[in-house]
Amino acid sequence: MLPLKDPSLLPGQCLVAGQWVSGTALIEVTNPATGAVIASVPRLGAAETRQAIEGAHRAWPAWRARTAKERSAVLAQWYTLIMANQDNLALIMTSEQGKPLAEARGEIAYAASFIQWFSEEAKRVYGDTIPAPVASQRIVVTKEPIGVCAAITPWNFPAAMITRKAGPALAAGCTMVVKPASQTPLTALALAVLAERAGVPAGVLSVVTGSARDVGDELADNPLVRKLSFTGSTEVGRQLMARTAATVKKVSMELGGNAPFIVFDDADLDAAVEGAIVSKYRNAGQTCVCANRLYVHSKVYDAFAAKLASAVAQLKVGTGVDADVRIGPLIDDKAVQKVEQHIEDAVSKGAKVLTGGRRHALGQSFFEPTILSGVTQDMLVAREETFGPLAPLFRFDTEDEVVAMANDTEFGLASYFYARDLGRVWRVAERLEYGMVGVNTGLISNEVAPFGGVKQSGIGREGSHLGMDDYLVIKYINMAGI
Ligand SMILES: NC(=O)C1=CN([C@@H]2O[C@H](COP(=O)(O)OP(=O)(O)OC[C@H]3O[C@@H](n4cnc5c(N)ncnc54)[C@H](OP(=O)(O)O)[C@@H]3O)[C@@H](O)[C@H]2O)C=CC1
Ligand SMILES: O=C(O)[C@H](O)CS(=O)(=O)O
Repeated sequence: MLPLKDPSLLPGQCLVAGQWVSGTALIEVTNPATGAVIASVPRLGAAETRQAIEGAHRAWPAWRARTAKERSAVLAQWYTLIMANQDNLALIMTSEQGKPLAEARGEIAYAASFIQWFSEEAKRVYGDTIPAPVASQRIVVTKEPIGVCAAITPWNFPAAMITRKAGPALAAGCTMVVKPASQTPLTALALAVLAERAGVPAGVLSVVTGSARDVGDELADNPLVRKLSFTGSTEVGRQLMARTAATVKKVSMELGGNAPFIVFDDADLDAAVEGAIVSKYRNAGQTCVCANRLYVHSKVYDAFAAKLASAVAQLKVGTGVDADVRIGPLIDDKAVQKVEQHIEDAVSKGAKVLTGGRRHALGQSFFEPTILSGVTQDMLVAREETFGPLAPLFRFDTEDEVVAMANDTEFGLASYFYARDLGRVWRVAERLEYGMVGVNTGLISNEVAPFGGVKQSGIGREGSHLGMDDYLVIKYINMAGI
């Protein structure tokens, strides 16, 4: 058992239609830093998922009938409780996901910020009045909650990926059933404990742990579910889009990325190195908006590579609860194998290891933060998302050349570049085919801006005032005979 101040944050049960339920079968949760089993959660299936969906359907009328101000107050209380339990929640997260405690604390605050933001947005769902073409008519347009929603979330941000969905859903007057990743269910269940304490009514929010197929298929198939929001790999996103088509569900897809990080010859190199460290090595590189390809102008390539290698050498690798650790373990050995595959492929085609390049002496799924030089577009690392602490450096000479290379991917989530010429900043920001562009920064994630991708990185936007739209439907009312 984890040394929590509040052990009740580890219920060991799922919240299904307002009831805490156990399971005969269990999913063991392991600490990726040690391999030790730290807890277990129910392995629920289609039947319990159906109960959660039906409970959400029953709870919807009363929840949508609450005033926006009342829903806002409940979310505000949930935010307060999440922040009051930040340390406990961070320890739970680091124990099941591996990220350094400082990053986990940061994610809890980031996750809470979505609840706070949407407690405010709840009160700003506005409609329209439209001048009618007929004198005896009046036209009104309202926005209404879409209904029962499903969320399927990944292991890399076990808190924020849930609140980025549950926040707008509940604010809009919807109800939600969440299926968290099987590797990181504890954070999700702790958030459910706090939601119940905050006054989220029975059935409005359920968290169901279990196999992706059993739980996920029911969420995708059940006609009572009107909206499905998914964050995870593009491959699974495709499957879910196809499967939800049968019941014409509204979908939001936050999928994979392949972010370019471009350093022009007029860049502030120290700032670019700082941005590369943040963008590449946050969460040990297991972030969909991580820099996946670093393009460096030939004139500054050697200087940037040397500065980056020096900074990377300072990054302490270790268990997330240890002081000053910057790089924790990867989520599992499969993740390590993908990093190794990308390195082996690149080196076999001529790339060189500047630093790192192999499993860390700590064992388990720890990996040395790595930089490759001499990387080219024909290497796997240019086309696939590494999802690990690997920074591949590519050379370029012209703006047109690097924009073409940066856009040469089916992904379009995040992109970054460092430059100071104003004309270049505008030209490149406009030409990059991505949902998000960081200019002279490696960290663009916050609750106020629309997060999301284009091309095969996804559909829809999370966060910002636009984040409510994915949980609303538009109704047009024509009142005649006036
Ligand atoms: N765009 C974005 O914001 C983000 C994108 N990602 C992307 O996700 C990937 C890494 O995360 P990862 O968790 O491995 O992604 P996965 O797509 O494997 O899993 C994500 C979630 O989907 C569930 N799932 C898996 N298969 C199915 C299925 N057939 N039907 C229903 N649910 C399913 C998983 O359940 P279970 O755990 O039980 O297998 C998990 O809860 C990377 O590609 C990363 O880029 C990740 C985070 C954010
Ligand atoms: O899961 C992810 O990669 C997150 O979307 C990254 S972020 O929102 O923390 O940038």
